[in-house]
Amino acid sequence: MASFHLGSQSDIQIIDFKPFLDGSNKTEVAKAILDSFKETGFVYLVNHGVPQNKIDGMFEWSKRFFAQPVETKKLAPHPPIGTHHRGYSHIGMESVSQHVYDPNEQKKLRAKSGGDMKESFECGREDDKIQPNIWLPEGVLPGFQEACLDFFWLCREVVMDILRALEVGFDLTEGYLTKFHTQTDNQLRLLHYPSVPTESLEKDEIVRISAHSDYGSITLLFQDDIGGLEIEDPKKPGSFKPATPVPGSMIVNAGDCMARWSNDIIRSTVHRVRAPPNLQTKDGMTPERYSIPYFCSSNFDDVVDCLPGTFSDEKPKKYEPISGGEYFMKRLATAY
Ligand SMILES: O=C(O)CCC(=O)C(=O)O
Ligand SMILES: [Fe+2]
Repeated sequence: MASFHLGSQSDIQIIDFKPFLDGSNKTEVAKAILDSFKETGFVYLVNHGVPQNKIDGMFEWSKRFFAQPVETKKLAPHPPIGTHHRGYSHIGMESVSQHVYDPNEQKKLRAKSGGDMKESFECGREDDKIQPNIWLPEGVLPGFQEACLDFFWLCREVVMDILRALEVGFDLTEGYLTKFHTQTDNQLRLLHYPSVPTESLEKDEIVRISAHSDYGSITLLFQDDIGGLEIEDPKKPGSFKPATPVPGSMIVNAGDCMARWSNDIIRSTVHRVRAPPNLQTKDGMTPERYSIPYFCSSNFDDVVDCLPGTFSDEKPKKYEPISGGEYFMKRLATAY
């Protein structure tokens, strides 16, 4: 096994990103990341470039934010529509689904589950005119906004490095992918899943986040050590495998736009959060869980077509070119 290849977890490869970042072995690391994306749509990266103290700090801020009374959190209210995806969403407000666009069907799904058993806070770049940030009023939880923005831009560096790795993996010219991501139409999300009875999670009476694929280019995911994230087994559609937390790592997964541009060479794999496996508790409760996803999207205005090398006469393009914004907004609109 190559020294940067640290093992695997449910067929998701665990890769040391350092040899790519320091230039000592760019090609092989890039190919290994691409291979994991092709096989499972997911990869674990260690030495990814986000310092551990910054990750710990962001989780601390997230805990501090969600520990506020709900009236305080609602001072930064997520608008009632999904397409302005910023601010605080209370428990049950969002109901993530997979390609359900009919409003009646959406209503039925929501009535069944009561919405996702999670609360969240979303933010993006400060100068976004389409989805302006929604912060707590000044003086409430001072430092929170700065911490979110600091982490937002740190994650931005990492997604650009991963896009550079995919350029190498696909033998594209340098800058081919990053040039579609210059506007930073990205989103940082803080998630808190409260403690719930394990039996209700197992019976699907309570849903933490239901099965969905992500919409954009790539997602980074930082999770605590509780577990429960599951990904659909590409070899057995409909059955799921745990994406167990790996200490010191972050999870990276490809979104629908990346799958489209790669003509489905890369998978955008359906995932969900359920009861963690083998959890033993005396009180029958699944502990609360915190996670921090970072969604990277292509420039909302730029139209992206299938990447060179991913199509041929024998394997024609499966998708029309689409702008990141068009696809993203269509999916976002269904969640609220
Ligand atoms: O909380 C997690 O581990 C996953 C969250 C997720 O999939 C999402 O927000 O899109
Ligand atoms: Fe997701």
